[in-house]
Amino acid sequence: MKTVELLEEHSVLDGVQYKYRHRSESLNCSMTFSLFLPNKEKFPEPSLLWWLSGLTCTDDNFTHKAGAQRVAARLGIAMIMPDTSPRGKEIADSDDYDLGQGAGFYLNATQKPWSSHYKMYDYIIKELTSLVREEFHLIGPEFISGHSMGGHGALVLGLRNPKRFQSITAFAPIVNPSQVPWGIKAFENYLGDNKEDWAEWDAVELIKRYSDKKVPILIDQGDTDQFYKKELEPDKLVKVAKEKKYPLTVRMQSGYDHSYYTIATFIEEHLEFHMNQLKNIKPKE
Ligand SMILES: N[C@@H](CCC(=O)N[C@@H](CSC=O)C(=O)NCC(=O)O)C(=O)O
Repeated sequence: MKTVELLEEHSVLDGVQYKYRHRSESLNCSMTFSLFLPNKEKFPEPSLLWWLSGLTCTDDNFTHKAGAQRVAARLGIAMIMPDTSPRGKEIADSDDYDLGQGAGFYLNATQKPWSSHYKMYDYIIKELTSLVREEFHLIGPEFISGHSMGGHGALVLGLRNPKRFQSITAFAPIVNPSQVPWGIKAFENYLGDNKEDWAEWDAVELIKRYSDKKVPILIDQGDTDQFYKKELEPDKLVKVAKEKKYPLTVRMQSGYDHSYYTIATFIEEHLEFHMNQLKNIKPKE
């Protein structure tokens, strides 16, 4: 039995862009997600990119604005774009753009009123993963990328699941949410006061205590990004990565801001970076 409802289907380049709705058990609400599939005959077992968007976004922002389908169609990459939080009138929210709906921070909330729905980590890592494997037979190598709050999500989900994701890339990620206004506000609300709990969802802290397989990371950060100094500061990640000899490349991009224009400019290089990692995978004996 199909567990997803098709909302949109568009031929684009050499593939198809879909939008679906389904009932999420982990979030306890109805959710939408978008999925791009490259040409099935040319790429019967495509790789899969997980794209995590930022504050205020839905699954549509990247789908409509990044222009990634052209590259994904060429390289044979399927792309899944989840929404950024649970949604609905009955679900806890705030009037602020950086808390509540549209601002799920890719974690599992433990504090009321958020804890009954805000389980974005479980939703993506368990529920949506099973769904794309079972409904769409997407069982190829996986990569993870994201922007801003979604860049934080890509780093945290990738670092917590290094056997699953071959590589991680991010645009202007929040690398140290425990120390910046967006992250402190989210973590106080979703996780409570215990800073040890915060560290589990913070890329700088995860790399400080890292002892697992080192999955390569690429970050692009625009130097005219309005959030660069106050919320992002990738140098903090560079420092801990050096100490731990973690393979991290941060590229400062002169004249680029926080918008999807920056993502559209460099997304091709991110997808190529991911595909290049597959060359390093040893075939099974
Ligand atoms: N106050 C602004 C902030 C919203 C914003 O800039 N959102 C970014 C992500 S920021 C970090 O997660 C975004 O991707 N916006 C959507 C887009 O399509 O550009 C506001 O409310 O606009």
